[in-house]
This record gives sequence, structure tokens and C-alpha cells, in this order.
Amino acid sequence: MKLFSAKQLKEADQATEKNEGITSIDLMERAAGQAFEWIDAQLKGQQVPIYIFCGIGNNGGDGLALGRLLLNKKYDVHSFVVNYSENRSKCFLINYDRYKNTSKEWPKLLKSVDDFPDIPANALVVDAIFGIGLNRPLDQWVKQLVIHINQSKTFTIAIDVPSGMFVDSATPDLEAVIEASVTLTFQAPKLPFFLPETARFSNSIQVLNIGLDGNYLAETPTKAKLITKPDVQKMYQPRDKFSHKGTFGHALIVGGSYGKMGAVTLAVKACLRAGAGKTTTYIPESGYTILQTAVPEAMVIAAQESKHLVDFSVSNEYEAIAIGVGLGTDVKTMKGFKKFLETNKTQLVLDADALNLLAQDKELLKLLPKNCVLTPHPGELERLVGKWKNDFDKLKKTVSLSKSIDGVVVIKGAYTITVYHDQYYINSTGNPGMATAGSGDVLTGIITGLIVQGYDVLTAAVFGVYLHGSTGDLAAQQTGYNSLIAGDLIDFLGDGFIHLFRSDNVPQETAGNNRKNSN
Ligand SMILES: NC(=O)C1=CN([C@@H]2O[C@H](COP(=O)(O)OP(=O)(O)OC[C@H]3O[C@@H](n4cnc5c(N)ncnc54)[C@H](O)[C@@H]3O)[C@@H](O)[C@H]2O)[C@@H](O)CC1
Ligand SMILES: Nc1ncnc2c1ncn2[C@@H]1O[C@H](COP(=O)(O)OP(=O)(O)O)[C@@H](O)[C@H]1O
Ligand SMILES: [K+]
Repeated sequence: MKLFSAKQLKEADQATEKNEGITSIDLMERAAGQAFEWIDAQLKGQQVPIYIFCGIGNNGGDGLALGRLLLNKKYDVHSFVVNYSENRSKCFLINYDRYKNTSKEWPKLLKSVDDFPDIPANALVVDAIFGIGLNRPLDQWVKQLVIHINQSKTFTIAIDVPSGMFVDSATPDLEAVIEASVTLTFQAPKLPFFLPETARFSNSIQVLNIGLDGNYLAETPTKAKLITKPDVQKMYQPRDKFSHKGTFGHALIVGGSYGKMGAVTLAVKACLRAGAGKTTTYIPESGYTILQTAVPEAMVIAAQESKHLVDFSVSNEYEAIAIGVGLGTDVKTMKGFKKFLETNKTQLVLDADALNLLAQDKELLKLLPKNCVLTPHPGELERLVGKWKNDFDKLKKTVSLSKSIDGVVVIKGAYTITVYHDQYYINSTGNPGMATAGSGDVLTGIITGLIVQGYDVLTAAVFGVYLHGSTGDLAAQQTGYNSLIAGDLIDFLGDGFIHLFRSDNVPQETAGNNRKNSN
């Protein structure tokens, strides 16, 4: 699903108006109508005081139109105009008049802190102060209103975007953003709904389809995409009846050190379960018995060194090499790693200590072959690209890294983002149960297993991240979040594949994670 910028959404509005021969007021009525239907379906006529805070732009216009529709259905509506400017939009003014013609109780004008209403504890608050047009920090008193609404702790529905959140750049003041219980967003979710600093404000997201111009939406490329089931179904490569193990490639997992052989065990099992034809591990000698016992399906090459890998001379018979899990950062390991990169021509997936070694000597990045995959968690990413000012700056720095190595960078975490050059692929699956040691090793194995089967590296990363998360969601149904361990992700990976083509949704443990769309 494409995540459009504010500018693109405005262009989509215009294309819709032009091609359907309608005006922006008609489109606003459509948007408000969708929001009304959603709210009405939840309330089913239940009488709670509904407090609607409207700005003076088109988001405020939506709020007034919604208020009118709720009044017509005999709801108990109290509307407020947050009068931060006299520069009211045309559609706001039309809806202001329509509202006044509907109700004897006109919207109350708010101009300062003194005007703020007390919000009853049982109220439903609708936030229609700012939408995608917000482009500068809020006035002090408007910020105080946002804080007042947040402190009321009432159930709050944000229209399009929680007010105070910027859509295409970093939100400058994280104290001046509405903490929505639900965000009714028009046509497509917005990028900051998925970024660590701002995701908590939009909370549960409902995408309302307001029928923006189909051609514009289909033909306009976006920087960011939310990866959902229909996207990955297209990526899956079915197996030929006469295929054999040679068809699905040979992966090498390089890593492990004394006390950390488990990381290689997890990665190689995941690689096999992802469908690699053959797997070999290259580990320090002390891991030989461990690996042969724990994963009989894998071949093992034991290095001479007992505790740490020092010599990385491996043959070139593999379709991909994953390197780094459990590797350690011993000085001798660093020397061997550098020598390996100087001669290696095989496709690489670099994780964990391989990333830490790259961060210790950034010159090594120049030795990486084109199209490698780096899978840092935020700590590893920071060591590679330096501190970032905010989430948008982090993405910018990651884009630079991806371009400089001409490869893929997977920023792991909730809503893992796979970055390839200027493109962001945001994952929609996964849960906090996956915040457990070893789950990253499993991801490395999955991505490597997909690459050796013939998936291109970007597809392997995006598809692998989705599968890893959806498998985690399936596993959590049995284990709950607390008890999920990395090995469960391997055990459930088969279900992850099977569920790709099932229509049933995987329920999540908490509503906060339950992001749906109605497209
Ligand atoms: N045809 C359309 O244009 C549609 C617009 N829709 C609604 O329109 C919204 C966008 O409306 P607008 O572009 O009018 O913008 P907003 O209503 O989000 O913001 C109002 C205006 O305030 C000004 N502004 C920005 N930051 C400010 C600040 N900190 N203090 C004071 N003023 C500030 C801007 O000039 C902006 O145009 C969408 O989010 C959506 O809710 C929907 O009704 C769908 C159709
Ligand atoms: N809250 C969360 N929601 C979704 N996925 C998560 C969450 N926490 C962790 N994960 C996933 O679990 C994996 C953790 O990787 P990593 O931190 O490298 O663990 P390890 O090094 O122990 O293997 C990543 O793929 C990450 O996206
Ligand atoms: K809003």
C-alpha cells in the first residue's frame, strides 16, 4: 500500500475533482460522511457528549461537516472552532454556514486558554484541528489546548492525522500532538504513523476510502510503501513439481563464537525452514558438536580456531553467505573479516557483529559487494551512520548508507523499514513478543534462505521481514507475547508460509497493534 505525501494527497484531491467534475466541498462531504459512518457504526445511537474541536482549514471543515451529520442523527454534539487565524478556508466557511443552519447551538470560538471548555470524562473527543496542511509549530495557546485534550484522557478520534503531527517531516514538538485513540485517516495511512517517535499518537488506524482518483493513485510513485499481505503474495515463488535441492541454492552461515553458537543454530535452522536447498555453517571448532547435534540437516565446516573465527577462507560455491551472528569482535576476527571482504564476490547478508566490525572501520563498507543486505537494529545502525536528530533524519542517513553501498539496509524494530536507495518498505507484521534474544538471527536466516532460492535481495529482505513478523504473530497466538522465544519463530515459519494464502487475519494480543484498513 502506497504512503503518499501531503503534496501528493492534495494533487489526488485535485485530480478527483477534475475527473469526476466535483468540487472540494463535495469531496469534503464524502470524507466527513465516511467519518460519520464509522463513528455512527461504533456508537449505534448511544448518547455520549461529542466534543468536536475544529481548526479553520479544511481539517476543521471536515470537523464541522461531521458535526452537522452527527447532529442530524440526533447525537449530543458540542463544537468548538480553534480560532488560531482569521484566514479561514473556503470549505471551512461553507461548512460553518451549513452548521449554523443545522443547530441552534453554534460552534464556540476558542481564542485563548481562558476559553477552553471542561471536557466531561465520558465525552468522545473529535480532533479536527489540523490535518495534512500543518507546516509550522503550533501557537503556544493551541499547544496548551492539545495538552488540555490529552490530559482529559477521553476517547479521542483524530480526523485524518492527529493534530500537531507533521506528515512529511519530523514533528517539531512531541508535546504538542493529540494522542488519538483512533485515527480515521483518508485514503492512505501517513508515514509518521509507523515511525517510533510518532506512532503512539495515531494509535489504532482506520483508513477510510474516500474514492480519490484511481489513476492518480495507481500511477504516482511514492517513496514509502506499507507492506501488507497482497504485496507479499505477489512475491512468493511457487515450486516446480520436478524441482530438487539443487534448484533452491546453497547457503553458508558464517558466525558463532564460544558461548554464542546458538545464534548460528537459529540462523541456519531458519534458513532451511525458509526453503534453502542446502545449508552449511562455518564456525569455530568448539561449535562442531553443537551444530551437528542441533541441526542434523545442516553441514558444518569447523575452523581450526576453537573460540573465535580468524580465518574466513571459504569456497565460492554458495549463492549467498550470511555473516555476523554470534561472531564476536575479537581483534583477530576483525583482521580475518577484512581479508574476507577483500576477496569475496558472493552475495552477502551482514548482521550483528559483522555490522559492529563495519562500524569500527567504516572503510570496510567500500569492500562490500553490490546488493548486499545489512540488517541492523537501531543500536547497530547508529554505530554505522552516527546519531540522528529524529526519525526522518534517521531515514535520510540510512538512504545515504544504502546508496553508498548500493545495497539494502533493514532497520529492525516495530514496523521494520527496509531501505533501498530512496525507497522505504514498511513492514506491517510482528509484535512485541519478538523482542527476545535471537529473533534477529532468525531473520538473517530467513532472508539468506530466500536469496539462495533465487529471490532478488530486495524482495528477499521485504518478503523475509514480512514472513518473520507474520510468523511471530502466529506464534504469539499460541505462546502469548511474554513466552515467545526465537525458536518458536522457526517452528511456526511453515504456518507463516501457509497463511500467506489464507484469508483469515491473525488476531493481535493488544488493540494498539491492531492496524486495519478498509480499502
Ligand atoms: N479536497 C480537499 O482538499 C480535502 C481535504 N480534506 C481535509 O483537509 C485537510 C487539509 O486541509 P488544509 O490544507 O486546509 O490544512 P489543515 O486544515 O491541516 O491546516 C489549516 C491551515 O493552517 C495553516 N497552518 C499550518 N500550520 C499552522 C500553524 N502551526 N498555525 C496556524 N496555522 C497553520 C496552513 O496554511 C493550513 O492550510 C486534510 O487533512 C483533510 O482533513 C478532506 O476533507 C478531504 C478533501
Ligand atoms: N516490538 C516489536 N514489534 C515487532 N517486531 C519486533 C519488536 N521487537 C523486536 N522485533 C523484531 O525482532 C527482531 C530482533 O532483532 P535483534 O534486535 O537483532 O535481536 P537479536 O540480536 O537478539 O537476534 C527484529 O527483526 C525486530 O524487527
Ligand atoms: K486532526
